[in-house]
Amino acid sequence: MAQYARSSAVAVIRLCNPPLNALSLAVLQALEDGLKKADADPSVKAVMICGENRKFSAGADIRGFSSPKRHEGALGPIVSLIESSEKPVVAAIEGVALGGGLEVALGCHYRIAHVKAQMGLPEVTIGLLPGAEGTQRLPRLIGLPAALDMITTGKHIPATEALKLGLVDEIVEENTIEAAIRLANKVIGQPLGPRRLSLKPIPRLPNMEAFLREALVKVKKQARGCLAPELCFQAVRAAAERPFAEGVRRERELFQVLLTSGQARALQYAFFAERAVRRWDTPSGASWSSAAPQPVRKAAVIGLGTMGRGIVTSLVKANIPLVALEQDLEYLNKGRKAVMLLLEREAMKMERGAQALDFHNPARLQFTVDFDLLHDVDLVIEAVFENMALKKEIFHKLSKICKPGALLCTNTSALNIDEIASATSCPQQVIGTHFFSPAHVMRLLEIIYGRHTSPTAIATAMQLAKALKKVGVVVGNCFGFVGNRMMFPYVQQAVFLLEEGSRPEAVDQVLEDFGFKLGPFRMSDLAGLDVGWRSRKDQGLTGPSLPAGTPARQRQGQRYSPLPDLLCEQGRFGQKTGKGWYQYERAGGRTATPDPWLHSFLSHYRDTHHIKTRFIDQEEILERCLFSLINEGFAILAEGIASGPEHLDVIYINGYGWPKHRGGPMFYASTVGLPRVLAKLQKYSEVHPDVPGLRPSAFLKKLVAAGNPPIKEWMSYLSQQSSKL
Ligand SMILES: CC(C)(COP(=O)(O)OP(=O)(O)OC[C@H]1O[C@@H](n2cnc3c(N)ncnc32)[C@H](O)[C@@H]1OP(=O)(O)O)[C@@H](O)C(=O)NCCC(=O)NCCSC(=O)C[C@@H](O)CCCCCCCCCCCCC(=O)O
Repeated sequence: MAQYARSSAVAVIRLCNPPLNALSLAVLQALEDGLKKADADPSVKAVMICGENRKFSAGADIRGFSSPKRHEGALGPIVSLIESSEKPVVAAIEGVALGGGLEVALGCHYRIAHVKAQMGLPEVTIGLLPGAEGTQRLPRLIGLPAALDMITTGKHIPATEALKLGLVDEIVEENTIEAAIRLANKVIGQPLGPRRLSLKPIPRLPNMEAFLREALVKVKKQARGCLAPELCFQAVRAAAERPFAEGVRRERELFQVLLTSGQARALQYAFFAERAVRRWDTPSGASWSSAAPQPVRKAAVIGLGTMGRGIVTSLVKANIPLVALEQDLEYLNKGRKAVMLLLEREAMKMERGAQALDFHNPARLQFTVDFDLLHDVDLVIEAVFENMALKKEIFHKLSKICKPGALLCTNTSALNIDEIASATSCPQQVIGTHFFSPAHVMRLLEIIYGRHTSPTAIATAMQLAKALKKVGVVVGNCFGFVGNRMMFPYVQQAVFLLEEGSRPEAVDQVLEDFGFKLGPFRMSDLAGLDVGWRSRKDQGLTGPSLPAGTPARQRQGQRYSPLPDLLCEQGRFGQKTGKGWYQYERAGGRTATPDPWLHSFLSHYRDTHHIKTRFIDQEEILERCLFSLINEGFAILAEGIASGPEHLDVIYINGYGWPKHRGGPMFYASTVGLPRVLAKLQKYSEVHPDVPGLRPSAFLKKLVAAGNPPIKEWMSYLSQQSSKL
């Protein structure tokens, strides 16, 4: 848990808890024992603390926070013990020093870091604050603005930046441990008072009050209902306003508040869920543990529309040589210009700029209209618009041109992967890769395997997600896959609520107050209403193929709202046309304002269809939208389309703006309590018997009948036979 050794006069304490030396109670005990041993040994003149496997420490063991053991106060006193040592203590930071790991280093009198090390206090991202005196020591070391930024955002900073900020004393490119031992020997006998951060004053700012006031406004705005950033702020403010010991007391109080909060539980669940989905498996027995990915040395993207451009940008950023293909020169030139603009912008954000991206080099990024240039690529991502016939034609071509074994990916948000694969002679190499817009920004990559997709293809797509710094989630093939399939009933309820008397801004407000980045109507306006319209026309739900005499508000005996179709018929496609569910300052504008035209259109519509309007309260808006989405999630789990609730939650957090501090829709359902979710769905379903999305799923009922088991046990209630795959 921590090894104690000697290098002549220097005692070496090595934190030891693979893979990342998380600080468990056992590690802390061993650290404390090591410090006391070094203190008691007169031949020891200095101490060096480092971590096993070239990692300092990723902080407190997060799994421990859900145990009933008392851990508050377990680390802070040890950090104080380090600082008060009469022998100089040097931290040798390799790999990561995060959270409690960095707090240990802040207790040391000197910090030396490897040039590739990363440091940070990311507690805020798991719903906590640095609870081992880090909120009090960091501002004393690097000043209030930089400390507040690091603590309220949780960002990791590279060693080079840490050096500039004064967070470390030195960075080295070679052996950090040897350099730290050299430093420890050098500083033996030097006064330690000036190196004890708890004794240092906070560097004053010309207008501290104004700075704190403005900083709080910014923190609150970015937090969007998440508690931790504001409490982090309060702890840092205590450092600015109170003596060290009082600041520490305040930090402990605030840490306790967060530790016992539902938000911390949700964020920690989300942390582990994101890691759990990397260990993918399928109902047929393929899994991450037995499938190996193929190398992707060269890739291609077909289609340079909005999605294709983002995908190209992502691949270039991941340093993957690439061919970008369009159907003709006009589209190619338009696409090339847009891609170059995106890449220029991305390069500006990067430390080493365009040089690092190298996108002007045709050997790394080649634009073409010639399919034959795809003969030697390892992977193709087709990103043309959602049209089955077109996609099949392209895949047919690809299976002839591409080399044997090349992975053929389709970027589709709903189309059947098996049907696309049927156009090829290699269905085992065909896989869905559903990117989210903007594709170079959004973290989610939904990876959809078809009936014949090979485990190697899935492993390669997952490896690609990692290379693109995205979260890959493997799911089965069904209409809308996981994300959009759950979204359909949610959006449907939102529209039904308008029919019944609500307004877009009222519905959006409720869901944005819940924590969504955008409510359903603002989101539809951003995505473009024409996308869904085209899909509904293809499905025969509206447009010329709709049989004459079909009732306006019914399809196949189920309730249907033609409202979105009517808006599209008016040319109201959302932001791109300047009008949708809202009005905008111009076509392409971003500022949504409630539209009186739409309000009177809704009144007229209700009159035409003799719909009695009523006041709909916030609770009903929230429950009907969210519980119908969650209900679909239970159906997806029961069908074996996803292997666990974490998959659904990771998809919603990373692709649909679900507030992370609520843990994802399925985790949220577990916190509301499944009996309540079921009772509400039953109630709404009785009122709206023609809406299948409100009819409780059999799996939900089963879990309630089983006594509302914890989320980690849900999947054990599904029998193997219930999977359709
Ligand atoms: C560090 C990373 C950026 C690395 O990312 P990478 O992608 O390379 O690797 P993975 O993320 O896949 O990680 C590999 C593996 O390790 C697990 N893991 C990582 N960090 C932790 C951790 N801190 N605790 C537990 N497990 C961790 C990860 O889950 C993977 O395993 P899996 O099986 O799931 O695949 C990245 O990992 C990262 O960002 N890590 C989290 C960093 C972080 O948030 N640190 C802050 C932690 S909170 C903290 O430090 C609070 C402190 O301020 C003070 C608290 C005071 C109280 C102290 C009490 C301590 C004792 C509590 C424990 C009691 C339990 C007991 O002993 O009984």
